[in-house]
Amino acid sequence: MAGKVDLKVVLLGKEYGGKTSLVERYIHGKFNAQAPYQSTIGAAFGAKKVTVNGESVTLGIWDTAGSERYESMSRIYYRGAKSAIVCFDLTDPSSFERAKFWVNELKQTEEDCVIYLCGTKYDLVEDNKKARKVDASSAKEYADEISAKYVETSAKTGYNIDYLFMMIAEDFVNVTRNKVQANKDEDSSVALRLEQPPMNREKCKC
Ligand SMILES: Nc1nc2c(ncn2[C@@H]2O[C@H](COP(=O)(O)OP(=O)(O)OP(=O)(O)O)[C@@H](O)[C@H]2O)c(=O)[nH]1
Repeated sequence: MAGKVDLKVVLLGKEYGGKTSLVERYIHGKFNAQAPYQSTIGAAFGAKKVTVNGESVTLGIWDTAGSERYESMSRIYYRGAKSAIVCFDLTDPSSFERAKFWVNELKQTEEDCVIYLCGTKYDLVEDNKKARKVDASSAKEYADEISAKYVETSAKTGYNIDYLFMMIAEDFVNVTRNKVQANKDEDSSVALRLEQPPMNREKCKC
């Protein structure tokens, strides 16, 4: 496992929503349809190193438990997260409502956390329009409302999984770079101000 974590990413969403499978697919490239569903207890941690424009970024990924029994624990895990993947199951409308609950929480407590809204289990709705219980357009509209990016993924096929985490890493690098640039600009403007000769300096009368 990579040593230092640059970017803390947290996954939130209703139980059975596909969070663990999404992380498992991303980190280990696996999906086991035969394995019986096991609800996450507390949270699980995984890390992965990616390269963005030649820069190495280690993602520290916290997969929280969706069960409401662990709700207060999930709050501990999203603290300080720079990015959050708020998941809902495209075949379960109640999971979309639960996603909104987490978005509201994040907006209130983690102002700087960048939110990604993620519709999971895309493979189940791809060839079966009836199975889809949340329209892509409504999800996208909601994402726009909360200034989040929207993506649909499948842990089963791997659809959009790497894309999602790569986008998160790239956004993080770009934001960090912009902040560094803004600080540099601020520093040089201070230096400029200091170098300016004092105005209205009286001429020597000697
Ligand atoms: N077909 C399909 N099934 C999926 C997909 N992702 C998850 N599942 C199934 O959905 C069930 C729940 O998935 P999990 O990944 O355990 O869900 P979770 O959100 O981590 O659940 P909690 O730990 O209770 O919060 C499991 O039976 C998975 O096999 C997917 O992309 N496609």
